[in-house]
Amino acid sequence: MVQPKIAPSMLSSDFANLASEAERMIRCGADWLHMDIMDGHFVPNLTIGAPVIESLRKHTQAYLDCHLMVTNPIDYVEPFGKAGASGFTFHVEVSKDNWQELVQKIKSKGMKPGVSLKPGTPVEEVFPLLEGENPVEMVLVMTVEPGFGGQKFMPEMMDKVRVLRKKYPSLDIEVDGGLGPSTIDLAASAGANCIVAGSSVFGAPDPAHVISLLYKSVENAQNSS
Ligand SMILES: O=C(CO)[C@@H](O)[C@H](O)COP(=O)(O)O
Repeated sequence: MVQPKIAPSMLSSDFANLASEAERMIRCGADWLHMDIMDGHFVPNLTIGAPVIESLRKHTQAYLDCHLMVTNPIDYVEPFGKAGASGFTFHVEVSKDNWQELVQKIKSKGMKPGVSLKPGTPVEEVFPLLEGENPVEMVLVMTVEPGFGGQKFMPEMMDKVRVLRKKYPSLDIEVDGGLGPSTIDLAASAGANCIVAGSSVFGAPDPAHVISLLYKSVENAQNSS
């Protein structure tokens, strides 16, 4: 059985108070903190880079689950490793030629390698990255177009999750975009175990309650499968 992980997306936090927002999420029961790294090129939004991860790392021991929405992920491995990132998830759409080198470099810097795919990318494109000597250790299935928080969950992406769960029973499968109490059961029953949630957690009067609902949904789905 794969461990459920709830990862609030810090994109929805108050960036001016990132350290205290991170601490608040951990106090509310978050397992990981999801960090959205956007370069203004791969996606039409610009967020944070390694210096912010380095600053945050001074204030928390939490697992920093970094999602690199960038055109040249290889350029970010060294700085993110140094900054204290825990997971480094890159996009398959920009890594077809160098994913082996990328995975090796991520691991050598002590980070967990993951691969992500946009809604329009067929799931088969990540299969090669899950085979062989140096596989990725997580697949992040985007359930919205990457770039912005607060978008509507795309239920049709659950086919990708089902295919991955069937083929790789012990793989960490993460979903990201539009997840909250009204959509979690679809993702959990499809087989996702790592759940990223931004606006549904940060916008709730009781974030701890939402985090526990998300966690329980994954647990229940696993117990009944
Ligand atoms: O990567 C992204 C957006 O590109 C996400 O991490 C969102 O930030 C999730 O936010 P919600 O859809 O949960 O509000």
